[in-house]
Order: sequence, then C-alpha cells, then structure tokens
Amino acid sequence: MAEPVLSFEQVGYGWDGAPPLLASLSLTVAAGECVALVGANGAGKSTLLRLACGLLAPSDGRVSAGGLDTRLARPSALARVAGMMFQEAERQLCCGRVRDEVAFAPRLGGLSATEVKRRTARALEATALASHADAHPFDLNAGERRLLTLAALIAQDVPLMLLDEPTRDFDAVQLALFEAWLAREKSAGRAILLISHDYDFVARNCPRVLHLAGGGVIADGPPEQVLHDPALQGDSPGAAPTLPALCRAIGLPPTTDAACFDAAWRVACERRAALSKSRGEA
Ligand SMILES: Nc1ncnc2c1ncn2[C@@H]1O[C@H](COP(=O)(O)OP(=O)(O)OP(=O)(O)O)[C@@H](O)[C@H]1O
Repeated sequence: MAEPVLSFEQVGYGWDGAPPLLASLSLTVAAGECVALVGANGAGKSTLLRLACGLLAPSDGRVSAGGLDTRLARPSALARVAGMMFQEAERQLCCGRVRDEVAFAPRLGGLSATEVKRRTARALEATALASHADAHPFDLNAGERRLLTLAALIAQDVPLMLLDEPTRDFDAVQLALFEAWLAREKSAGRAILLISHDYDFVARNCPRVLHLAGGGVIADGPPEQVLHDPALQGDSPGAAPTLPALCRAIGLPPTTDAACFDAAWRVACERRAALSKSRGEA
C-alpha cells in the first residue's frame, strides 16, 4: 500500500505551562482524500494542522508529511509537500500585490521565472482573481482575501493541503467556486485536511470526518455517522447538518443526499397512507 501523505503516530503536544492538548494521537490521510476535522472550540484542531505542516513540532511521537519527518526536514523541503491556509487569511499575507502573493512560494522554491508566471496565472484564474492581480491584498474583500490564500496554495502545488476554516469568509458564489475546486482536487489525488464548523459544508464535501476531543480522535468515519455522534452534538449543540438532522427528527435514516431523502420521505408517506387506509381512517 502507498505511504499516506500525512501520518501522525502516537503524537503528543502541549503548550508550555498548560496540560497536554494532544496525547497519543494517530491518524493517516491518503492521496485523494478530503477529510474534515471537527470538534469543539479549543479542542486543538488548528494546533493539529500546524503540526501537520511542521509549523509546530510534536512533543511526543512522529508526524510525517509527504514522507518527511516534520521534526527533521528542512522548512524548504516541507514547503514542497505541505501548505496551510490559516484561520485568519490576513495573518499569512505578506506581499503588496495579489500577483506577488501568489508567486511567493514558487519563487522562494527556486522555480524558473516562466514556471512561476505559469503557476501564478493558473492560480489566479482558478480563484477568479485575475482581474485583481495588481491590487493590494488588503484592498480585497474578506472572501477574496480567503481566495487569495487558496491561490497561493494552488501555486505552491503541494500534495497535502491543510485548510483552517476555509469557507468562513465566502459568499454563495465564492463558496460554489471553492466547492467546485475541491471536487477537482479530490479527483486529481490531492490530500486535503480541513477544519470546519459548517457541518452542511462538511456533509456535502468530505466523505471522511475526524472528531477531535480530549486530546485524540474519538470518531473517524463518514459524515452521516460522525456528525450525529451525541459526543459531537455535546461539543457543538445544534450544529448537525440540516438534512440529516431533519431525517433524525422525523424518524428517517440519516442522509446528506437530497434525492435519497426525497425517496425515503415518499416511501414513509405512502406507508402512512396505506396504514391509515387499512385502519379505515379518512
Ligand atoms: N500559541 C499558543 N500558546 C498557548 N496556547 C495556545 C496557543 N495557541 C493555541 N493555544 C491554546 O491551545 C488550545 C487549542 O487551540 P486551537 O486553536 O488548536 O483549538 P481549535 O480546536 O482550533 O479551536 P477553534 O475551533 O476555536 O479554532 C486552546 O486552549 C488555545 O488557547
């Protein structure tokens, strides 16, 4: 079997002076997987993403990204295998022009001027930012700034992308663009680990969900299963995706697929009508 793009082996991590945040945590993410990391505020999700790309080093265990031990690999080598979108886009923007921001990683990676230009143009096109190429990043709106961080990752062209609440600034059009991009990346074999508190988004886009709580992964499975775990509901009450929550409320098997819901609802209605008829009810 191919080596996973990301692996955590018995990883522990704690901030100085605080109790351990993560303990004996193991997980793997393979090429082509789009995995959501969910859990309560403060569970350690952003910390886990920073460990995954080597911005933090584990106190115990081993983190490997693209086959590199993040504790031992050079930052320049790690930047060729993993890239991260921060929770606040502003915190990772460092250039005065949109096109320079997108070109930053390829340029730093020593690529030829032609390749830097090609990647930059492609990333600006994919994120609908080409018309803003000469703008200052802080003159963009919040969703566009978020798209700019995505463009920078696209230009970095890494096998592992770590996205911290990628959809939080998007309007409906930007969200649709992002979801279309995600679908393409999954089929192209990119490994994506993302954090989200939007469980409808997760149910639509992530076939696998990890629930982080108490320092470890306490559930790992499809959204229908993990997002309805009472433990997660306890962490984030009322956050279950709306369609499965509706199924649950009216006694149908949970689904995130509108067509399946429709079919199950019709069958339930027909059964109910047949039952009423057999009882001689009006
Ligand atoms: N630089 C830091 N120094 C000390 N403690 C920190 C630091 N960054 C985060 N923490 C603490 O670590 C814990 C986990 O933070 P983290 O941001 O990883 O959680 P999270 O699950 O991503 O939360 P959220 O959903 O609110 O973004 C929190 O208690 C936080 O206060």
